[in-house]
Amino acid sequence: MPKLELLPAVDVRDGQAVRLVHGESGSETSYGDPLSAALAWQRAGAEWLHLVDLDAAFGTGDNRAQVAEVTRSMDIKVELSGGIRDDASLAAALATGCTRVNLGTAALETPEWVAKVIAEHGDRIAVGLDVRGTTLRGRGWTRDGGDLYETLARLDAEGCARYVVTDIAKDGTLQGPNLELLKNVCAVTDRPVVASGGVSSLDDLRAIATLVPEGVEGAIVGKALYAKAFTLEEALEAVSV
Ligand SMILES: O=C(O)c1ccccc1NCC(=O)[C@H](O)[C@H](O)COP(=O)(O)O
Repeated sequence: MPKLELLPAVDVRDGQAVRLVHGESGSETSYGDPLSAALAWQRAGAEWLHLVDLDAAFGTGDNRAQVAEVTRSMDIKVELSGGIRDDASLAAALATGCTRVNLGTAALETPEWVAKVIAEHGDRIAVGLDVRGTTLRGRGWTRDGGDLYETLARLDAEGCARYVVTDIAKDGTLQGPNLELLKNVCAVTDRPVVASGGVSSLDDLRAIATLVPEGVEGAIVGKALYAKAFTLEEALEAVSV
């Protein structure tokens, strides 16, 4: 059985690495230079980086040049997220050399475009399913975007390769992941799922790792690493068996 992949997160707002609570604009704590943070995770043994342009996600500007520089500076795989909603933003994101992009709002608001780019780019496109209960949220998590399971069925039929599943109520709270949500999503799709939001401890990561046979491929870890709840080396060790 493959081991759980870990994706340390670097969320960029106004040029700084930050973490939000519940993804809410204005709730950020700053953790300094994004490139330094990303390089630190790489040095610690990360195989993936989850890199988010929060300003692009919220429509408060963007950090595209900086995010592209971070991506180009990495020797590891990068999953790029935040504000990728049209041909121009997708082309710019893919041109950074990232391994894949994560589409959020676009999957809810412009489904025809998402179906087209899934067909064109296959595995380089993941879709972020950001949920409260079973309702999806779009636009930097501020708008309702329909039913999780209906959208999942549609994206599956369109050939979506992978889902990044975030329980917004857990995100940035260090309250533990929503394992039920992950199980429920895995039960209705055969596509790999990346878990996001709420990881607080090594036990949380071990609990997510028990879902690998059900289809969970990876886990994004943000706040817990910045708050030094554990080190990335400890996290990689915890999921290595
Ligand atoms: O990923 C996005 O596009 C996004 C958009 C708007 C707000 C937040 C967004 N992502 C947040 C993340 O991906 C977090 O880094 C991740 O969920 C980690 O959460 P945690 O471990 O709870 O800090």
